[in-house]
Amino acid sequence: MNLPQIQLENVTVSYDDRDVLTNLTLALNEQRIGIIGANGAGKSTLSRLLNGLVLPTTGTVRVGELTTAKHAKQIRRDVGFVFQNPANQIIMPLVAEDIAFGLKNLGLGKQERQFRVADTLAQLNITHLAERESHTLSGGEQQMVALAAVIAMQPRTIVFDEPTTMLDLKNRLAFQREIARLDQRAIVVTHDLEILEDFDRVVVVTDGGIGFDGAPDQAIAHYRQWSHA
Ligand SMILES: Nc1ncnc2c1ncn2[C@@H]1O[C@H](COP(=O)(O)OP(=O)(O)OP(=O)(O)O)[C@@H](O)[C@H]1O
Repeated sequence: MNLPQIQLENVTVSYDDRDVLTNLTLALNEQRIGIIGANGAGKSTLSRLLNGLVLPTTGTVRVGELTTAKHAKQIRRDVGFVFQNPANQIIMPLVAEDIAFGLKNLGLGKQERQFRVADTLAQLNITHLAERESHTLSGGEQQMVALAAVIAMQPRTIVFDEPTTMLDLKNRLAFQREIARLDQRAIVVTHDLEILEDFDRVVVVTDGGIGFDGAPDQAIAHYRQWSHA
């Protein structure tokens, strides 16, 4: 799969005149990228910049040739986002309908929608949830369904904001396996450091900047040291 570069150029994000991210320049090319750091450091904000959910106060975010400031709608089709709270993402009463909903918005026909829904549920081992009412699902089941809804859309990059917080060990391992198997790029914001072991790169966000950027073991060691200081 040809993966577009995601490039942040001199990006600052301010809320109420307070800089949450300051002058970040970052090129994301790898297939498995982790983002870690302390509470409030700016990880979610960074992840939301990548598909235009948050726009830079100053600076530019590019996905391939497109910028989030000008082409957010187009970019969102190519950079999917799995929210920390899956309830925010699940819209339709039945699970299969919910996954099909985004596909309808992509303009896919009924047969292709049905095929993709069944295929994605099977891929994630959650076929048994297809006819369940979304609001009756457990937190972890919702997290898996939210993941399925994004995977079914086949974006080339998927951004995950703390995807394993509600998962039991079995689903956490299933999630980890799924990430390892994805052809897509996965960018994962997490406090669950173990899931990053086989990643290509881990970025440590510290006080609105990049504290460390490199191999997972080194990044995690840096973050542990920083946390003890
Ligand atoms: N919409 C907003 N308006 C005002 N302040 C915000 C907004 N979104 C985030 N912030 C603030 O920006 C800072 C960074 O928040 P962010 O959610 O990016 O941190 P985080 O690293 O993901 O934290 P956590 O690990 O706790 O989820 C925090 O101080 C937060 O309160």
